[in-house]
Amino acid sequence: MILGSGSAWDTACVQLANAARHLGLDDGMHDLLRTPRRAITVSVPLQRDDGQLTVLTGYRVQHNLARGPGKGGIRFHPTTDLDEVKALAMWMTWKCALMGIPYGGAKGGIAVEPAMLSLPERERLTRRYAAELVPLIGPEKDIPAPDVGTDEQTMAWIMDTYSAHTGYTTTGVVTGKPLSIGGSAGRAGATSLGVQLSVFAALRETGRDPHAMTIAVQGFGKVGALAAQYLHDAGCTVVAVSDVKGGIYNPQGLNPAALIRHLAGGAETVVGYPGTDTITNDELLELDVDVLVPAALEGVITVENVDRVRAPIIVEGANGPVTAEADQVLDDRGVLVVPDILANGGGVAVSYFEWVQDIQAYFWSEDEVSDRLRALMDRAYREVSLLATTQKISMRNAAHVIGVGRVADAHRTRGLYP
Ligand SMILES: NC(=O)c1ccc[n+]([C@@H]2O[C@H](COP(=O)([O-])OP(=O)(O)OC[C@H]3O[C@@H](n4cnc5c(N)ncnc54)[C@H](O)[C@@H]3O)[C@@H](O)[C@H]2O)c1
Repeated sequence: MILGSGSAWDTACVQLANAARHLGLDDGMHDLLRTPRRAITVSVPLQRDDGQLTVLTGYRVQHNLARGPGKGGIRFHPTTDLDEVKALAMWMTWKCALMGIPYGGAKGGIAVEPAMLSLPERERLTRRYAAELVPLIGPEKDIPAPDVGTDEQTMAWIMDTYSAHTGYTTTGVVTGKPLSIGGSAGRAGATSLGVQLSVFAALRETGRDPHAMTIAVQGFGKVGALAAQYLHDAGCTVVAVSDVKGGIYNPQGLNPAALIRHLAGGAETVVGYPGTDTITNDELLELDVDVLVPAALEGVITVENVDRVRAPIIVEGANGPVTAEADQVLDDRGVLVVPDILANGGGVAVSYFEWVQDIQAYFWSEDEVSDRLRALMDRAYREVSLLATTQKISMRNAAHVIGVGRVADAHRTRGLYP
């Protein structure tokens, strides 16, 4: 195992290097797979509501397009930078290959705190950023989706801006859209359902009874909130959840659906929810639970805190929550880590279904979407688990070996132009 410094890009490169070594890839192919195909930085001028001009920086990285158009979310977060977007785009490449869907990997973002913007400011920012991306994106080129700090309304503005530029309505340019403009049934909960299915697959594999399991979920956003709810509904006891302001804990279990309603009713944070103790995000990661689901940001389990992480199973709702060095420690300790590119692959799987429906202009029922998602997640989990067991490697390495191997194969088969 090769170790790295802890940044998302570094972690992604270490994971690729481990897979490349396992696959016996030569240095040239390894280099080709590491280097982003395109990476652009755009200036995004925003007129604030008070008339002031603020110039923000946006990014879009198309990491690899060998298996199909780029696919990946758009993040609005103050610490977003080019290296982070490159890492997230690389993970999308392996994730799409692992899930068996015909996409390459991409990611985008703007370094901004969306909570500091009014709704009209967010709309202007999104539309200007989308306009800068028009030459790069499209249903056959690169298809954005929501990520941290963006949502289906953001996707609606991007779709509308892109359509205004092309001169006709192009629903397939983004996924994670509202249902009224070509969204898919089941997309909003897809990533979370995939996380729940991954937790249950890991519990089955290790002979544990889901009904006796305690779970902690870091991040109560689009992924974490519904993952907590689905796990609760399926019989697990969700004892702790958190958001950027802190966490809450109740050893008897929380009711995630009631907490979601509490937030929808105007509460700004989970902290202070009646009947719970307040804990920090660090304390949440170190709770004595059966399953830990990090579903916020990357790099939260590091060499600094990994020795205090007690959960025997970690299911990565977030992308890159465990640094490469911490991953090695967890692996040595026998902790079962279901890696991000598998555990949260349900989101991109249903994004793919949404794109297929948009292109065919023919829409499926929620049951059809959910059945296809379950089949896809089940196949991917079984492939990773089988490789990990037969080759005696971690689930992380196995997932990367499959994903990276498929992309390398696509390059070899296509050949190099010119
Ligand atoms: N949205 C998707 O479909 C999707 C799909 C695959 C993977 N992911 C990944 O899942 C993760 C969460 O994405 P999301 O779409 O739910 O974002 P989101 O913006 O909806 O939610 C993020 C949550 O994390 C919390 N948070 C932010 N900073 C934190 C911190 N420092 N400590 C603790 N909590 C913090 C926020 O308060 C919020 O509750 C990201 O890693 C994202 O890349 C998302």
